[in-house]
Amino acid sequence: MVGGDSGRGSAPTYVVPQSLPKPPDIRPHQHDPDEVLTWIYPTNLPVRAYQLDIVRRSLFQNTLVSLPTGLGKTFIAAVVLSNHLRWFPKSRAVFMVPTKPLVAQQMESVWRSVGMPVSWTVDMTGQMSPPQRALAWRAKRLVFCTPQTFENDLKSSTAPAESFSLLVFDEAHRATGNYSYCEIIKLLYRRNPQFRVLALSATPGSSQQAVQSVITNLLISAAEIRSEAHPDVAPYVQDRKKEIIVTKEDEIVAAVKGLLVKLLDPIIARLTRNKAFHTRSVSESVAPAALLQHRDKTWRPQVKPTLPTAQAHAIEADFGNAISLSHALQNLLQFGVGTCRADLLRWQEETNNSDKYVTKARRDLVNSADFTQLIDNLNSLVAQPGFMGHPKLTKVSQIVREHFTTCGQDSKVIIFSTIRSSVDEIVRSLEDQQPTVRVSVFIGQSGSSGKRDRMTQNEQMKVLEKFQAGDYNVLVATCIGEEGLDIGEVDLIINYDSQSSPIRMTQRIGRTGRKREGRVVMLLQEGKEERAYRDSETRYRNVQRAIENAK
Ligand SMILES: Nc1ncnc2c1ncn2[C@@H]1O[C@H](COP(=O)(O)OP(=O)(O)OP(=O)(O)O)[C@@H](O)[C@H]1O
Repeated sequence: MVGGDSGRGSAPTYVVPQSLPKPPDIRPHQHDPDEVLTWIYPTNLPVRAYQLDIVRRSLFQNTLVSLPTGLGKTFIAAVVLSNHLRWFPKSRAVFMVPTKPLVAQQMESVWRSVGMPVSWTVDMTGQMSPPQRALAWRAKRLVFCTPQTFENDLKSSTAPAESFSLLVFDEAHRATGNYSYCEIIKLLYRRNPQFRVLALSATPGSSQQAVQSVITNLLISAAEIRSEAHPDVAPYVQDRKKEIIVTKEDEIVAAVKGLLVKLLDPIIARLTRNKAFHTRSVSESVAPAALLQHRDKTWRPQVKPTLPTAQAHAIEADFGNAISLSHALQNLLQFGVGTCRADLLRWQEETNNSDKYVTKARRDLVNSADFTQLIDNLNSLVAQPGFMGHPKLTKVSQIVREHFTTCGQDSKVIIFSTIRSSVDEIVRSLEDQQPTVRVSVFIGQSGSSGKRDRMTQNEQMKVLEKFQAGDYNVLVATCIGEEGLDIGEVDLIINYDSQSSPIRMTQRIGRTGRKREGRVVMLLQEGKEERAYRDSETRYRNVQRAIENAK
């Protein structure tokens, strides 16, 4: 519950702050006097009591709906949308989805769920020009788009602000800070405070404060939060078998690490000598984040201004080199030799062939004998036939082989990795299993080094269609595939890396166990990654319990 219902036991209370506008009253939108007498609940899918209850509430209150992944939040939205558009025949609704490739999926899901007239709806993420969008906003009653599109069109008055009576925010946990979801509420409230809000998320926040921000930012007045254990939803939760595999550093990774540490050691030693950084651990354990934070929060504001210019420049250059090297080292340990090599080659390319300003210290390092030897070694390693470059890659290959042998080629697998170059390495590790394994990458629209590094929206949609149709049976995805993909036959998720954000891990895992039971394999590198994962799991479990019990 949300609002004034305070103080039973020690359960925390979410509040709708008095300083913010009250949840809007939508009655000023012109209603159809006959239609408003009833609301319709479709029976084309089996009626589930929790969906029915949540729909009833969401029709009349601004509601945050949090159900585990795959339990039909989109269906709830579809029912609320169809009733709402019947009741208010002159008004419009917007269904916002953060990732472009999912916009079309959600539109089709709404069509399927409630038989909404196709002519009422439009998917606004294609390459529509502003004049085409202006026409579509006026001609259609329900627009599916990314929040950025809606925000821009509200700002330019391309979207008719006064006509919106219902906003659906998918993956509503994003409604924090100055994310578009928050801006949209502010923009719209100024011009048309009469709208209903429906916010959907399987992971409303990783802390109570985060959930409270979503509630506050989206003007929520009712929260429907049910975890997998909740008696209403438990019967519908598919089993997900979760396995954790911890990999140990192998000889090749250890050898490359040695060469990187040889470059990093003298720089860390110089930073320490110059009193710019202290560490009690060996340089291989220094995290890039620790260096970055110390440089930006302590050294730059407090120490740098007191130093002669030349010395300050030299220390800046050392920080820059140390951060890059420790980053490459971290990627080596967590992702493998190929990813580390990609980092170093990019760095070499930027230093020698780009117009960007490069310090002398960076140039000296990249042209040093040790650096050149490292690159030569990496090049000859990756040229070896069947080279893997990390025990995790060997595991992925083995798990995928066993999976298709046991489950058959119609089964589907998604492998997640945060880093773009690691996605390529994973694809490479599966090459020898063609044609049983038909693999595609699934990555976002922005990339750091040219076209090969990104996919257009059309390419993303085609990959999803082919995966759905079975032309591909393995997707190797970056974060773009983490939220919302609804493909029933995904039987196995492999998390190649562990993300410190438990929300992202929950979303990744939620891509399986949707229509039937699923399996999740977590690959963790012994040491830092394993520790970080176990800590964040425990914290998240406790917080989720508190969130669900909150009143
Ligand atoms: N009452 C129901 N009976 C049977 N199947 C249902 C029911 N409601 C929804 N489904 C199906 O369950 C699947 C998952 O639904 P949906 O995509 O809405 O889940 P979700 O809660 O939005 O998941 P996510 O959090 O991962 O986005 C869909 O294929 C949908 O058709």
